[in-house]
Amino acid sequence: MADEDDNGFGEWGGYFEAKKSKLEEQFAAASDPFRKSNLFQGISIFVNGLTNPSANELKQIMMVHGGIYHHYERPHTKFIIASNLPDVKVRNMNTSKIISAQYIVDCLENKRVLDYKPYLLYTNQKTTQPRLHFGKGKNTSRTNESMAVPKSETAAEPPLVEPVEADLSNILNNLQQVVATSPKNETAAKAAVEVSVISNNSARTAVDPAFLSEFYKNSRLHHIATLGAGFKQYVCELRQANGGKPFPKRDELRSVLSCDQVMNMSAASVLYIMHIDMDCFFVSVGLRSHPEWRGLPIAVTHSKGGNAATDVPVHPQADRQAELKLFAERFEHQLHDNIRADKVRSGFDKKMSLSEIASCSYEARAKGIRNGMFVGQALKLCPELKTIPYDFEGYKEVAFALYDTVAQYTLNIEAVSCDEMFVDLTDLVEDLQVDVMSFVAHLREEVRNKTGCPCSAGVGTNKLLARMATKRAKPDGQYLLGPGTDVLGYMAPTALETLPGVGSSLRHKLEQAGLRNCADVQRTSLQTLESVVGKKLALTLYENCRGIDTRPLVYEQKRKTVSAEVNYGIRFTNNSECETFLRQLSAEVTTRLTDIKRKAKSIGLKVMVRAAEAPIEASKFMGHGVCDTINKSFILAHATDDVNVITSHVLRLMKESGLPPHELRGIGIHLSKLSEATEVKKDNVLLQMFEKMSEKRKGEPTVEVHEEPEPTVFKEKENDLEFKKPQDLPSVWDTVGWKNSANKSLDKSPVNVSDRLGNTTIDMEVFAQLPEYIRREVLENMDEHLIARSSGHSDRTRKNPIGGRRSSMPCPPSSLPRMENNCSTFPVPKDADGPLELLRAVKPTTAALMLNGLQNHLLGSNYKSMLADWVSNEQYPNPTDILMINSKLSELAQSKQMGRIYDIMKHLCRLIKKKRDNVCEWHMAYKVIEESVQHQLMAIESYMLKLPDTISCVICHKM
Ligand SMILES: Nc1ccn([C@H]2C[C@H](O)[C@@H](COP(=O)(O)OP(=O)(O)OP(=O)(O)O)O2)c(=O)n1
Ligand SMILES: [Mg+2]
Repeated sequence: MADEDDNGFGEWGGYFEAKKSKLEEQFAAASDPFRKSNLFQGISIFVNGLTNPSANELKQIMMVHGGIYHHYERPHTKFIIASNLPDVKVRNMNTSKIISAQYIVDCLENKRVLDYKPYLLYTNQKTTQPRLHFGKGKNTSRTNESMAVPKSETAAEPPLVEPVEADLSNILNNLQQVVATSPKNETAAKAAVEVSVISNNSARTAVDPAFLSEFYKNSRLHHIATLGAGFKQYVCELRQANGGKPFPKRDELRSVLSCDQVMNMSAASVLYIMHIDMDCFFVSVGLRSHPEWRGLPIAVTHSKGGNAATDVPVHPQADRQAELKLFAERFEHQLHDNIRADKVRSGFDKKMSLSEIASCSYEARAKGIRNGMFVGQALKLCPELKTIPYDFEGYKEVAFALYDTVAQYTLNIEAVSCDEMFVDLTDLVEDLQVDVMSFVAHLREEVRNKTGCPCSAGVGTNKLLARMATKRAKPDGQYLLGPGTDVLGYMAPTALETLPGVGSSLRHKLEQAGLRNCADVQRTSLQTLESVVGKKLALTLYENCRGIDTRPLVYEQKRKTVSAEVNYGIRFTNNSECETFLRQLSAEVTTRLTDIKRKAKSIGLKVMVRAAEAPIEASKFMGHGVCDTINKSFILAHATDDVNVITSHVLRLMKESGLPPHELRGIGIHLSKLSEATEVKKDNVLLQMFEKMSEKRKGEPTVEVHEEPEPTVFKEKENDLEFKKPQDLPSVWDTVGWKNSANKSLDKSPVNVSDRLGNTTIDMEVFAQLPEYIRREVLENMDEHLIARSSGHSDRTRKNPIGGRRSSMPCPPSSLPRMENNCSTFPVPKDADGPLELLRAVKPTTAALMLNGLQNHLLGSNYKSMLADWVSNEQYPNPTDILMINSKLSELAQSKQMGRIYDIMKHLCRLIKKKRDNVCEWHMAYKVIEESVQHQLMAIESYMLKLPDTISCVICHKM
C-alpha cells in the first residue's frame, strides 16, 4: 500500500480493531459468572439508537443468557437492534439484520430462539425509504400496543454512543431502574434482578451519598486503625485517672501466687517486658458464638466462601492477567517485595475471589493459609476452609476486656493495636515477689475466662526479645527469653524482615549484600554494615540482631496524624461528583480531628490514579487496581479544625492536580502537624508573612507535587508529607519558609533547632511558636553554631546549654572559609575592633554581635549606616537578619523605646523604597518586620505605632 494512503489513521484503525476484539473478549469473560442459560448462544447483537429495552438492558440479557453483545457493529454481528433509523443511515446498512428489540424480549419469554423475520424493521430492502415494521406476522405474544415504539424513542434520534467505559455498576444501576420503572417489561426486569442479585449491592460507588458511611462501616482496616488509636488514648486516660494509686488486684495475686512460685531473687534487678497478643484474634472472637467450629480451618473475610469465592463476577473491562503482570512487576522490581508478588501470582486466577483473609485459625495456617491471603488462593490450598463474617462490635468488646484485665495490675502499658500490647512487668514482679511467668500464666487464664479467647505472651528484657518470645509461644502459650538465655543463638536464624523497621526495600538491600538472617549480621562488622545501610540503621541492625533493643516503652502516645482514606468504589464520571465526594471526605476527616480535640496545620491529599498501563477496571470489583499515587500537601499559617478551611484546601489541591476524575481510584486526606485545640497560639505575624512571601514568590507553588510510581494496594507506611524547596528558589529562603526533608523530625526544643542548623534549615514554624526568650536563645545558639562552623570546629561540647550565655567569644582563626548561605550577611559596623575584627573575617552578623553582647547597633547611633549597608549590599534580605532585627526591635518595645523603633522603621522603609532589585522580597521583609513589631507593641502596650511611611507595592500589596 502506498504510503500516502496512510494518513495516520492506518495505525488507529489497527488499534480500533484490536479494541473491538478486546471488548468482545472482555464481554465474554465477564458473562461467565452471570450466565443463567445459553439461550442466545451464538447470537451477537449490536444496538443502534434508543431501544426498549435499552442497550444496557439488552447487554445484560445477553450476558445472562449466553449471547454476545457488540459495542460496535462488526461484519459478523448477527442482529442490529434498533427502533427507528434515519433513511440516510439505513441506506448504507444491510437491513436484513435490523430487528426490533422486542425479538430479544420475546425469545426470553418463550425460552427459545424465535424466528427473527417477523421482527425485521425493514421488509422492503430495495426501497429508498425503508418502512418500519410493526411486528407483522403476529406470531409473538406481544400486543401491537406493546410493540409500538414509544414516543420518546421516535421523537429525536440521538445516536446511541455506547459508553465503552460504562462500568458494571452503571449497568447494574440501570437495570435496577428498569425493575423499578418498567413493570410491564417483566422479562427484562427479571434478567435485571438476576444480575443485580449476583452483584449484590456492590454496585455502589463513591457517587452514592451513602457510600462513605457504608464504606467505613465495612472497612476492616478502618476499624483496626480506629481501635488501635483508641486504645493508645485509653491507656493514656487510665494512667492519668490512676495518678499513681496502688493496684488492689495485686493483693489478690499475692495470696494466689506466693506459696510455691516466689521469684528467684537473683533476677530481681532484671527488666521484664511482656508482649501479649491475642491468637488469630478475629477468628477467636467469631468462634465464641460457634464453639462447634473450633478445631476447623476457619477464615474471617468479606467473601462468602464456597462457590461465591471461586466463581466471582469479573468486570467486562477488567483484565486479570494484565493486572497480575503489572502488580507482580511493581512489587518485585520496584518494591522488591517477593511476598506480595507471589501473592498476586497465586491469587489472581480467573474468577477466584480477591477478598483478603483478615485472620485465619491455626488449623487453616497448617494448610498453608496466611492472614492477608486472597480467599480464592486459600480455597485452592484448603477447599474445606470455612469463612465467617466480621464482628466489629465483638472485637471491640474483647479488646476492652484484654486491656482492662492487664490494667488491673499495672498501667505500664504501651498499646500497639486492638489485640496487642507491651507491658513492663518489672515493678509488679518486684512488688509481688512472684515468678514472672507464673503471673503471665495467671493473666492469660484470666483473659481467656473473661473473653473466651486465647492469647499468647512472650517475656524478654526488652521489646524486641519480648516480641520474639511471643512468636515462639503462639498459639495459646507463653515463653521467656530471660537472663541467661543464649540470645545470640536464639536470634541467629531469625529472618531480617522480622526485625522492627526492616521493610521490603531494606531487606532487598541487605540481601544484595548477602545478609539474610541475624546470624549473617552477627558475623558482619559494624563498619561493613554502615557501608550497606548507613550509620544509624547499621547500629540498630547490629544491636537488634544480637537481641539488643534500647527502645523504651511509650505509655502516652499522642496522635500525630488524622486521616480518612477510601480506595474502593472510587468511580467518578465528572468533576462535580468528585467534588461532592471530597466535601464528604473532608467533613469526615474534620470530625475525626475534632473528636480528638486537635487542630491541624498540614493538609495532605493523596490521590491514587489508575496507572497508564493498567486495565480500565480493576480485577477486584470496584477496587483500585494498579495505581500511581500522587501526594500534595499544604501547610497552613495557623492550625485549624474548621471544616470549610480544610475542604477548600482539599478542593484546591485536587484542582491543582489536574487529574481527570474518571481515572481516580483512591482518595485520602491526611491531616498532620497537630496541636491541641485549646493551645493554639496567637496569630504569628512573622510566620504568616514568611508563608505569604513564599507563596507569592513568582507564583511558585507552595504545595509540592510528589509523584511516585508506587503501587499502593498494600501500602505499608504513612506518607511523608514534605514541603520542599523548589529547585530554583533563591537560597535566601532556605532558612525560613522552606524546609528541607532532613528537617522533618525537627522537634520543638531550641537546642534541636540550633543543632540542625548545619542542615541549612531552621524550622520557622517551630521557631515562631517559641516564647521570645527562647527565640533569643535559639538565635544565640545559632550564632555560636555559625561561628563554630566557620572556624572549622564541630565540637559540640563548646555549645551553650539552653539559657546559658557564653562568657567569652571563641577566637576563630584569621583565615576562614566563607559562610554558608544561611548565615546572616549583615555588614559589620566600621567601628568594630578587637574580637570584632576576627568576626568580620568570617562575615558574622551584626545581630550575632548584638546577641553576643559585644555591640548593640540598633541601640547605637550608627544604626542608619548599618541598615543602609545591609539593604544596599544584599541581593535578598536574609531571613536570619530579619529575625535579628525583629528580636532587637522586640527588646526596644519591651524597654518602651518607641522613638527609636519609629526611627528605625522610618529609615528602613526609605532604604527599601530606594531599592531597585528584588524589590518585593524587600517589601515583604519590611512588612514582616513591621507586623512583628506592631504585634509586639500591641501585646505590650495595647496600641500600635503610627509609622510615617508604608510600603504599598502594586505587585505585593495584597499580602
Ligand atoms: N492487615 C491486617 C492486620 C490485622 N488484621 C486484623 C485481623 C487480626 O485477627 C487482627 C490482629 O492481627 P494479628 O496480626 O495479631 O493477627 P491474628 O491475631 O489474627 O493472628 P496471630 O495469632 O498471629 O496474632 O487484626 C487485619 O484485618 N488486617
Ligand atoms: Mg494477634
